[in-house]
Amino acid sequence: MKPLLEIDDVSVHFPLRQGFMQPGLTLRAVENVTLSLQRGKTLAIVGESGSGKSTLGYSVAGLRKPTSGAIRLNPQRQSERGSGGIQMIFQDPFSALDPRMMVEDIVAEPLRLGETAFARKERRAKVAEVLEQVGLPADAANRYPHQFSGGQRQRIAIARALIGDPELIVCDEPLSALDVSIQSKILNLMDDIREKYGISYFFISHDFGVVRHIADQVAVLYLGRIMEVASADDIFSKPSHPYTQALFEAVPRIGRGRRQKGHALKGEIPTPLNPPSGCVFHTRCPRARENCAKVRPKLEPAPGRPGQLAACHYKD
Ligand SMILES: Nc1ncnc2c1ncn2[C@@H]1O[C@H](COP(=O)(O)OP(=O)(O)OP(=O)(O)O)[C@@H](O)[C@H]1O
Repeated sequence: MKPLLEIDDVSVHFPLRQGFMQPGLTLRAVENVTLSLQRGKTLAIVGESGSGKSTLGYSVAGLRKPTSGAIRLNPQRQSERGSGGIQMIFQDPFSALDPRMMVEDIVAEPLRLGETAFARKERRAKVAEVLEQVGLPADAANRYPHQFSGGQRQRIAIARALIGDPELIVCDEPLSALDVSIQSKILNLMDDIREKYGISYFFISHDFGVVRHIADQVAVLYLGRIMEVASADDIFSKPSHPYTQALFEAVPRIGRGRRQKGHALKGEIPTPLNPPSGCVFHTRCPRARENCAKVRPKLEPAPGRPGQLAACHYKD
């Protein structure tokens, strides 16, 4: 069956201007990314800050045109209720909701109904329906964002995403601005929604606990490139790429207390303005040998693991 989403060799570059008469620079935020996502599944994107996760998410959501490559959505249902397609949820539910708009107007925004009396009635009914789906009272519609907590605001953002009957929701760190006590509630809500409405998630997160819980597939980005992509089970139990291994080692296990500064990943991430030659990870890689600086490794199956792809000359 055709995947719901196909990301085909996508690159996103930002041209940066320098001073007068100086050559322009190109920031390579996303480089040659190819991924696909099956209907009803969750693909998580992980990687350090600056690895290009959000930029890729914006492109998937149609908010940033790729410099090259293609993003295809193969929708199945013909939505009779809204725009269908793709919606996006952002990290910070405080800045994502316009403080001057009433919740009803915020949530109904993707609908683009007319201004007839019938449309207004229909709009009110749809808003009440999605507010109920996310566990908010119907009278929330007549209030303003500042009257809600962070968790409730994220529910409002989810309601807005749901109202257009999307097949895919791009979620950019949807839990990380919330109190830990609220995170699991929102995560459970997102689980329920996926199950009930057959929605797929393109889920950006740096929290491996969350990723383990929600993801079917995981893609690891570093300097805009895919280092490894595999099922969540495989990638957590036997990561193949040295970057994936280092990334996971840098995270405290349950019971080891709060995040310790990662020991496994030494040094700073190189600048995407001038990424290293060959394998972009070679400057920090414990396994790097001479050819790693020269030859860019292809994303290929790890030995004996057909479904697990890693871009490394010396993958496990
Ligand atoms: N509009 C922009 N103009 C120029 N550079 C940008 C722009 N947006 C992002 N970048 C750069 O692209 C690279 C990738 O950024 P991006 O925000 O996608 O990474 P990320 O993995 O989502 O990081 P974080 O986890 O911190 O959100 C970074 O080097 C960033 O500075």
